[in-house]
This record gives sequence, structure tokens and C-alpha cells, in this order.
Amino acid sequence: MEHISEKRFPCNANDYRLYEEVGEGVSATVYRALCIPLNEIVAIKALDLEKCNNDFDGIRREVQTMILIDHPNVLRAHCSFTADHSLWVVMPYMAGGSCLHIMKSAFPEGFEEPVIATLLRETLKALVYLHAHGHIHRDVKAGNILIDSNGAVKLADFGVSACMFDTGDRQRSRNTFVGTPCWMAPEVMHQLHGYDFKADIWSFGITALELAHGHAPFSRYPPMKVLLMTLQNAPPGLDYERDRRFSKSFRELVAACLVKDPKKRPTSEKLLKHHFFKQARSYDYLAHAILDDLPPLGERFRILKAQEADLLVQNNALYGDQEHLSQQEYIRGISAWNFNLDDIKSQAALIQDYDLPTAEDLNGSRKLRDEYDDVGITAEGLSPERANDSNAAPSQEDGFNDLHDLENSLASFPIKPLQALKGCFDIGEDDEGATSPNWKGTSVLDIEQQFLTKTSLDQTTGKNEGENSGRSSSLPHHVVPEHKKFLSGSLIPDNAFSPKKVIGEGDRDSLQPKIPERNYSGPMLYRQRRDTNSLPSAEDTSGAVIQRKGRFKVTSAELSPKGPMNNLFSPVSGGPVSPRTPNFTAASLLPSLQCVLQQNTMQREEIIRLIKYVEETSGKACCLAVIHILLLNLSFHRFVDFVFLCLIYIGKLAESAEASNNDLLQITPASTRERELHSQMILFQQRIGSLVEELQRQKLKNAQNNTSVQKICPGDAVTSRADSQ
Ligand SMILES: Nc1ncnc2c1ncn2[C@@H]1O[C@H](COP(=O)(O)OP(=O)(O)OP(=O)(O)O)[C@@H](O)[C@H]1O
Repeated sequence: MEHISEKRFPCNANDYRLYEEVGEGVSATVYRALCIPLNEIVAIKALDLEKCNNDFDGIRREVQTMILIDHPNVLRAHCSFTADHSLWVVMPYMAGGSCLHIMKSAFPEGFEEPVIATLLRETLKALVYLHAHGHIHRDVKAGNILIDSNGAVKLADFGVSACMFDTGDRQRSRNTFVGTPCWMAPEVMHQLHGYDFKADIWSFGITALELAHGHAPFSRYPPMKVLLMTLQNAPPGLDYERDRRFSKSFRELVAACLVKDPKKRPTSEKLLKHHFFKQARSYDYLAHAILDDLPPLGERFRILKAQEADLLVQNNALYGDQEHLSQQEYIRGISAWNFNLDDIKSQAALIQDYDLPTAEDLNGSRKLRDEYDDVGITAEGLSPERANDSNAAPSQEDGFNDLHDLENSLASFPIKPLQALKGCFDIGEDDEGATSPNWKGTSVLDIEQQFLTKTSLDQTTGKNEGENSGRSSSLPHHVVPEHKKFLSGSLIPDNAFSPKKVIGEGDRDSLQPKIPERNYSGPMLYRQRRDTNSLPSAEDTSGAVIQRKGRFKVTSAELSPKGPMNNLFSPVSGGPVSPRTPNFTAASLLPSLQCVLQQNTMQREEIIRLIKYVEETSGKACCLAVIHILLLNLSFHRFVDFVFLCLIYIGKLAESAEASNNDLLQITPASTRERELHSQMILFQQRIGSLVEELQRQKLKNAQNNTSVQKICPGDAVTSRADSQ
């Protein structure tokens, strides 16, 4: 590949002497150099072929364009040739460097309007020429506007330029995704209907703002966000209040260029006739206005590069791997065109809603006005209040997040920006399905969230991004990864209650689920209710609390058999006392035993009184009948008392018998029944005698057993022996 201009620049690397580096791009380094045979200072752009991803067609197109074009405002290549792994493009040396570098070095807040008008007029002349010859530059920006030492202005860099004659059918629109995000026209971003030379007019309008402010709108944001803001926000522009130093004609020129509908943008030729350019001046004026007192280009570039290195170090310390963000590339003068969608998508994963400090920020010279512009508010798009309030930082509601205003603000835009996003970023069907089919509704939030709300940091410093980040953090409700359903059906995490919490009886009771009341029939109903729901206090119960089982209490009353005759009386309250009361001590039993004896004595006296009464009135047989009745009605545990009474009575009978000697036998029963009862009484007497004898035998037997047990136990024997010794 070898091309020679009319001047016959040599195509051999040995004929050139490289001096200092004066510029750096994505894939190229630009050197000031000396063409030795011609003794002429040139610029050599060394394109690293390995970094060009084998895009030889692109390189060929750029070089062809640079050689074939012939216009005083378009940078032309002298020749090109390969050297080692690089392609060298020899071109005129523009000693003033790019407008971007000039601003970075001496005009961080932008140029004065006559300078801007002059620069833009010359640039526009280049565009008129290129468009007339079927070229779309596609990368118009301050970094590609070069200035010669005499103030001449040339549009450079055709790395992404497109020739509309490439296919031979005068194709006037393209369908490739190239350019630099901040300067990229919306129709270039969405890729749905292609674009034409009007895309350069949009970039021209962005460049006008760049020259006015020192930076392009959205330049501090990563590419993905720039794309979204460009598509969703109202077009950027000059603000009435903040940009008072600029003329109305300048605002109108910018507004004319930055219309989202490319059809409504003027052509470059028409734009060149805009009255704004009446204030444009000569090359000499330009040279004096912006190049005087500037150090040589190489030195400026070295200083800028050192600043960039410092910034990278600081940003790396602050934000880690975020050094690829566009602001840094912007400072470096790298346009980052030729980026591809994969790169953007990977950057989207790194998007943070904070601002990286710029060189100006670090120097404390950043103006709020710049931030104002960065959110993309046109002067025309501002409310009167906002336009007059110079201190009011714009919020994202100015179009970025307000979905309803969004479509309205883009009324002139031919394609819905959200669909454009869909086309741009290969949102798959699944992604689409995951969002609402209504683009005006949730889907924009989904996309926004997908690309922008990966923000986990809110490190804004009171700038408009603070609002944005806050808004971004408000994720749509259906994208709440932390809120997962519990399969158990409970929305409360299983560990909502501390598993290590010691649950006391009361706590456990309170945590117990309420047991539905069972419908017990019969007498159990009342008792069950008392047990489960209306358990009275110990003071309310008819008996003392014997045992607790959870929230259930067993009382003596519930353990005692029913019926007044079955109850013993409490010596204190007179209430029933359970005979099965466990763990009673002897001291506690003593009052009860005394009570029992007293009670028995009273009953015994009562029985004796009754027997005497019967005896006096109905004879001994009737008395025995009373005893029999008493026997049948007494419970078993009163049997001892009864036997005791019977013994007393029988003893009296015996005394009576002994006293009367055969009187009993001689008693003549009054009736047959009386005789039967008499015989039964004798039988009872005999049985009682037998029982007494049996009882005595058992006592004796037990005494003997105890004696034998003591003899068998060896421990006791040993112990007793030891004790005795
Ligand atoms: N002829 C020239 N004379 C002086 N400086 C130049 C010249 N050409 C380029 N430069 C400087 O070198 C920088 C990078 O050049 P260029 O833009 O062509 O490289 P690139 O790889 O295409 O970068 P980018 O991606 O920014 O377009 C320019 O911004 C400019 O400052």
C-alpha cells in the first residue's frame, strides 16, 4: 500500500526522523517528525495494525479518503506506507494541535464566541465539501479539529468516515454502529433506519457545545449512559441563564443542529449560511486568540499525559477498575470510536452512578454550569423557573426518568427511543418477555435498571447524579433479588425469630398456636374448657395446684373422686384434700391426721348415738341393721373406721352377754328376720375374731421376716462389726 502526494513525500521510514509524541488515539500514536529529503516538519500517524483488529478495509478507506480529498479545511495525507507492524500515514503537521488539547491546556471552560464561530465555520466548510462528495465523517468533534500555527483549521481523522459511494449505488445511509457516544446522533445509536450525513450535523452541534463549555454534554458518563441519555433526554443545548455570554444566534445554531429528527436538521450547506457565522474571523485572529502563549504542542501533550496519569492513579485508588470510563478517555483525547457493542455491554456492567473526578474537578475549577449541561437540558426545554434559577441543579426528572415526558419530549423523534435501545443492545426475546410489553411502562425501567441501576454506590456529592442514583436505586418491584419467596409459604424468614432465644414457659405459651376448642359432649365439655381456655388461677381452683404440665395444671379437686363423701376436709379451708398428695412431710400430715381422728370421733359418737337410739326403740336387731346400712354406704377407705366402730359395739355386746350369761342365747327373736340378723351378727363376731387372729399372725410373720433380712445383709453385718469394734 503506497500513496504519494504531488509533493512526492518519500514512502520509506528511514527518510523520516521521529520527534516527540504529539497525540494519541485508540489505535494510533501521532508524532512530530522531519521528512529528511524535503526538510519539512510533518506529522506521522503510526497506526498499530495489531490494534486495528485486522480492519484493513477501514484503514484503506481512511487513507484513500485522506489522499483523495482536496480541501483547505480537510486534513490531507501526503503518503502512507507500512513500517514494521504499523501503518505510517504522513500528513501536514498542525502545530496548534487539536481544539480539544488547546482547551485542556488553556481554555478549560471553552472559547469565546468569535473563536467558536471561526472554528465552526471552517469545520462546516469541510463538512460541506465532504457531504457534497458523498462522505459522512461520523466523528466530528473538537479532538478532530486541528489548527495550524497560522490559525488554519482542518478537520482530521477519517478513521470512521464512510463513503456513501462505496457500493456504487450512491447509498446515502449507513447501518453500522460507529462514532463517539457523546457526539453520536440518536439515529446512529438506534440503528433501525440507518442514518445519513445529517448525523454529522448533530455531531457538529455537540461540538459547538463542546467548544463553548470545554467539554461535550455527558462527557463525564460512560458510553452506555451517554447512549441512554442521548436517546431519552431532551437534546442538550445552551442555557439562557448559564450561557448568557453567548448570543441568541449561537443558541439557535445549536438548537437547529440538535434536533432529534434528522430530517429537521439543516444541511451543512444551509447551516453555513446561518447568521451566527457572521462573527467568524480570520486565521490570524484565531492564532492570536488561542495559540499565543501556548507551549509547543509536544510539551502540552506531555503535560496533559502526566495529568492523565495522575488522574488514573487517583481514580484507580477510588474506584478500582473504572479507568475505562469515557471521561478519562476524553481527557486523553481518545475518541473511543470503533467501540463495539460487546465493549459497551461489558461497560454497562461497570456503570456506577457517580462522577469520576475530572482534571477540572481536581483543580476545583469545575462549574455547576457544566453539570447542568451534562444532564442534557436544552434552553428551550427548560421550564421558566428552571431557566431562571441558575442554582437549581437539574434532576433526572427532566427527562431521564420521567417516562411520560420522555415520549413527549421526543415527539419530533421518528423512532421511539426505547425501541431504539432494543435494537441497539440485542435485547433478546426473553428479556423482552421479562418486561412489560408496554414500552412506555415498565420496560424502560427494566432497561434502565439493566444498564444503569446496577449502581450499588451512591457517592455523588450533591450533584444531579445524586438524584439520579437515588432514583436508580429504586428498583422496579419485580426486580428485587433479595425478596425471594419462602417455599414454606411464609414471607417471614425462618430466622426472623432468633433461634437461640430462650423461650420461657410464658413465652412458649404465647407462641403456642391456639387449639381450636373441641366439642366434647357430656361432662368433659366443661372440664376441657377449663383446661384449655379458661384455666382459673390457683386461687380460683377448688383445689391446690398439684402439678404443672405446660399451661395445664392438675389440681387436687380434679384428682379427687367426685362426691362429698369421698372428700377429706382441709383443716384450714375446709375444702377437699387429696389423699394422694405426694411428697407430704410428716409435719404437714399431722394436722390432717388430727382432723381425721377428730372427724372419726365425731362420726363414731354420732353412730353410737344412733345405735343407742335404735337399741332403745327397736332392739339389738335393729341396731345391727343400722350398722349394716352404714357398712353398705361407707366407702372402702372408711372401712377401718367402720371396723373400729363394730368392734366397740361388739365389745359392748360381749360385755352385755357376759353380764347376762346366756341371756343372748336365751333371747328369743321376735321374728324370723330378727333371728337371721342375730345369726349374722354372731357370724360377724366370729369372722372379726378370725381376722384379729390373722392380723396378729401377719404381724408376727412380718417381725420374723425383718429379723431374717437383717441376718442376710452382709454389709450391715460388716458395718455392725466395725461399729462394735
Ligand atoms: N496532523 C496532526 N498534527 C498534529 N497533531 C495531530 C495531527 N493528527 C493528529 N494529531 C493529534 O493526535 C491526536 C490523535 O490523533 P488521531 O485522532 O488521528 O488518532 P486516532 O487513533 O484516530 O484517535 P481518535 O480515536 O481520538 O480519533 C489528535 O487528537 C491530535 O491531537
